[in-house]
Amino acid sequence: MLERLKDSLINSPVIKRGEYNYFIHPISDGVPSIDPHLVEEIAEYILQITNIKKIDTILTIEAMGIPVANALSLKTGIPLTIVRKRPYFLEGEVELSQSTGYSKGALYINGLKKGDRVIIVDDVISTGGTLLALVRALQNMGVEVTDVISVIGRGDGYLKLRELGVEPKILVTIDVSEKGVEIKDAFRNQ
Ligand SMILES: O=P(O)(O)OC[C@H]1O[C@H](OP(=O)(O)OP(=O)(O)O)[C@H](O)[C@@H]1O
Ligand code: HPA
Repeated sequence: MLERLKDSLINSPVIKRGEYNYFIHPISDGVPSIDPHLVEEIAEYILQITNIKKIDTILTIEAMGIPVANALSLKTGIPLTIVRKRPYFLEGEVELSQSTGYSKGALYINGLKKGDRVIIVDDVISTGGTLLALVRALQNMGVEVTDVISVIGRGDGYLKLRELGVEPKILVTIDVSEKGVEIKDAFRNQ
């Protein structure tokens, strides 16, 4: 299962972003290029582990959640909503702060309202800062998050989401060091 994903992760280069060991991979960076068969493998797998019935939209975060979330949208006919990194100043726009292991910035939610049911799909969960802030903002808006799915997980930042009652589904867990990427395990939290 997920052989393409695991094989491709093992060969990922690692660079320093400050103190942070940052792996570079097609799914998390679009670099060097994204193999559609890899996206297909991931999207098929996600459809096996989540219930997409009665979902209003698939929610993802600019930029690198988009390829997998868009594949799911095309496969299911469920719309895609993208949390953006710039504001549109529309009525109802919700701003939140994003913090990762190497960056800080703002995210902007548009197009959602109280009572909407969403699944969140992102490429990586690491410190958990991004998804924690997003799920908290959505809960405050009255949006129901039925599943949180990350293709790749590193570290134990995913545990932070438990304080919001959320157990993220992570397809492949890795360790990243200066030496490279190591696969820890495939899919947890089913
Ligand atoms: O768990 P965390 O430590 O918060 O890290 C995870 C986030 O980091 C990346 O986003 P980034 O802001 O780098 O944007 P990108 O998708 O444009 O690469 C990734 O897409 C996640 O959203
Ligand atoms: O090491 C990383 N690589 C790519 N995307 C990421 N998002 C969080 N950490 C990483």
